[in-house]
Amino acid sequence: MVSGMSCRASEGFPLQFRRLYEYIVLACGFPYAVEPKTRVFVEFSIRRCSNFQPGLVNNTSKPDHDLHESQSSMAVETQLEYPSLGSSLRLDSKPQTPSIRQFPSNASIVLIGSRGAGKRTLGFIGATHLGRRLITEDHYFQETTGISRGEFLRKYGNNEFYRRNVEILKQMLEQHRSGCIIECGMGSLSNQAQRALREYSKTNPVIYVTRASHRIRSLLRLSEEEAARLEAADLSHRSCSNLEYYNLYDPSCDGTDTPPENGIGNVSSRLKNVKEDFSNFLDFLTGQGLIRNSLESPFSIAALPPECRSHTYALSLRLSSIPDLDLAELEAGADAVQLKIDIWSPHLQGIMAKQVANIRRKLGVPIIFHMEDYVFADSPMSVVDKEHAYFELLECGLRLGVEYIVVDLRFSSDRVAHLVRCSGPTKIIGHHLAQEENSWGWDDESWMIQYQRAKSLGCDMIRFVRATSKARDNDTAREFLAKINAIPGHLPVIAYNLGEHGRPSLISNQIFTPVTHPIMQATVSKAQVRQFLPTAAEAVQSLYQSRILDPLHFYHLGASVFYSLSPAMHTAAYRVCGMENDFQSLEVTSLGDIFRLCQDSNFGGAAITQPFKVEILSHVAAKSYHAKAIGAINTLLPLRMFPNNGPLDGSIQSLLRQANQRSRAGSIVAYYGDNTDFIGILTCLRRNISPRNVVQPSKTTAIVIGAGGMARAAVYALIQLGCRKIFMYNRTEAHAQDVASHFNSWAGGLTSDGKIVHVLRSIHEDWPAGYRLPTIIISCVPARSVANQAPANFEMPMQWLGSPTGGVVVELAYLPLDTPLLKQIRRVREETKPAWVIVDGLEVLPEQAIAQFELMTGRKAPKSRMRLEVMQNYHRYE
Ligand SMILES: O=C1C[C@@](O)(C(=O)O)C[C@@H](O)[C@@H]1O
Repeated sequence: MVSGMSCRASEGFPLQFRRLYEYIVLACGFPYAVEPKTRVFVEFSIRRCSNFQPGLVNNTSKPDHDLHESQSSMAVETQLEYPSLGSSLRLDSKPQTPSIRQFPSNASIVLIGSRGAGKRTLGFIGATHLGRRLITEDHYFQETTGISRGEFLRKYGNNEFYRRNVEILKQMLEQHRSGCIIECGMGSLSNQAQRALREYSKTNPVIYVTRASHRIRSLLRLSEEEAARLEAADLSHRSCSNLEYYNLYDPSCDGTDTPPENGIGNVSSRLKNVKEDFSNFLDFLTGQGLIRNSLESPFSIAALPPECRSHTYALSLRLSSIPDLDLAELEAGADAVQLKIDIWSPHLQGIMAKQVANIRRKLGVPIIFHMEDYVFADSPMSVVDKEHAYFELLECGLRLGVEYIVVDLRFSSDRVAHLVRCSGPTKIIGHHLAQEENSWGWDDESWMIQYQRAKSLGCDMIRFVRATSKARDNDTAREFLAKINAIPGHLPVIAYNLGEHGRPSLISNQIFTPVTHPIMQATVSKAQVRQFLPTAAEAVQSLYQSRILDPLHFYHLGASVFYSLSPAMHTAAYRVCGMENDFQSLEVTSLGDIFRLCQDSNFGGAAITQPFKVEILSHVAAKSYHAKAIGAINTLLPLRMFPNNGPLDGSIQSLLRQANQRSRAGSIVAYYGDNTDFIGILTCLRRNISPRNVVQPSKTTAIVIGAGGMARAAVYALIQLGCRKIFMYNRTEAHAQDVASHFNSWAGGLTSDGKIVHVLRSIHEDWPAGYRLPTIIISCVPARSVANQAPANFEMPMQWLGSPTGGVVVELAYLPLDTPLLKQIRRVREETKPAWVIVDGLEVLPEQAIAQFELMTGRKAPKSRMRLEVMQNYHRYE
């Protein structure tokens, strides 16, 4: 059975992978080699996935620190007001000229904003993430004039400085239209410069970077008056930008933050959260994330937008309730957050920017931006002015780069169509609400007319909501949904009834069902939470009760699995998400054992561990791009034969269809393999590599200890990171040679000598001449005896540890946690004080499990819960 499928699936793959390889190599993973010939591919856009039938990816293009503060100080700072407004509603800065926000994916990205906002740090993070050149205005000025700005000003005076500054800014923008991140300095404050930036924003993203004013003030040591002046001047940046990014305080850099203007070398070595936040923002902006994921790993939840997945939930969150909540506690089960703007303040733009950043940081899910119209209810403004104010605030949402914006279809068609035209990568959800109980039922033609109207206006999705007190309206709502879903090429539709009686329709609705959270029910005042909403876990439980989902069995399989923390992490995550699955570790001695266990029709997936990670690869019918490149899998998933599900031929489409059915039992016809070990390693490397040791392909060297499945994943993570000089040491040299030749034939083309992995024969030899000492060390050998093999007890030769800038050491073993290598690094750190950052096995383990849970279930993992589970259970083994 397996081999039959294997043959068909593998026939389908090579071409996909060849194209994919080119795409990845040239456009994404290996960013230093972007070639013009990749343009067409890279610009391919799947944002309008409107008529998605699972399996059909539509590629039509379009017609800081504050988080850490106590909740009380946040409440003061957000200055929320309810709309008791006597006068007209005015925001604290002028409305911007709406931007169309359609950019070529390689268009240079400009960062503007006040001094101290963090532009240079973000520029640096962005350039590293996207593999682009970082151009800073100061440096460019000096390169062009031969002297610094300060010197220029002293030598030539104000007027000449001003003239030259604008001239140089224009030249800098013009000469770098693509492939760069451009950081603008103070030059962007002059009128002429802002005119030039406004013009540039028609073709390129111009991001206005903001930060809490008290942070800027203390960072730059400004007086109150100076700070107020700087802030007022800074607001003018809104008018010449088309996007806005709030640089939230990152507690991971506490005590080490220095003004970024002092240069990259002084920037905190950590900034873990900022790196993640800004990289995600850029992925959304450039559209890289979705394309890459659907091609590379079709079972990853990032491979399909939530509206194309089955049963997704949107946590309903009011802006006014955020100060009373610890957002991190709301993690669990929701695929998106619906942020309802329910309050007014002249500073609303800033408040929204901060809270959007806050949600992204704490919950990491897409945001659906919804403006409540009652915000304007008490205002004496005319109807026309209210409409204007409403769309102005939606424009603010677009500027913040939220993933979805809800627009009320009561407003004029011109306005809605204009919003659609300006929406760039943001998707527009047309919203039709029937608030009156006595309004027409779901079978009335008016709903269909609204549907057609939203479609013709270019909305990406449509949402119908109806107040009801009649239980039978749930059946008609379901019928209405079925009617639309039967239209070929239909838009994704959300439809449910409001109120106590509407709950069944919330359960049967498929996309972005609004949900609440137990914490919100307990914390926030009754008026702030819609009591009739289920929690995401309750909604999922109902799917099990109504047999829409099936309880499945998951395993952790390997030769020595007694110690594993995987069952604790996965089981806790099932409970939090309302799933009825189970997960257990089982010791197996052969691949035969594995496939015997995994043929049960209720088998959901397995974490595969040593010694089977490499061996099992040739026994799966389909594998992710990563698993193939690594040559090992750690995640095994079933492929089932479902009726009406199209051919199971190994194509990306058929795998996406399978992914959308993964919580259903059914007879298994073959298996799919993926690898999340490299994700765990890559995530931890990205977090912990200091800017001083940032990967430079021509210079950085890394060493991987071991030559098993985990060592392969480590090499792959390093290649993804841009590392081109990877050394490998293993007790049995021949195994290391195998791994090296695998990667040299796969990716050797990325180096001039065709070699990306070099084998070190002995730890008694000096570090190879002509190569820098390693700044990345990854140990992938067991710290205890496995299958009668003695523990590796590996320590680095002291001469190999001589990197003057230190580096990062990743230890994958976690039993025992304090391995000989980590003990050695601690000793070295104490004695000679180079900046070695230690990442232990307990930091990597949950990261690979989080990705694995998402592959296995198709639901967003409760990350902090899984990380906590590791910490709480680890002591069992100490
Ligand atoms: O190697 C590992 C560690 C692991 O086996 C564990 O729980 O220990 C789980 C696997 O998914 C992973 O690839």
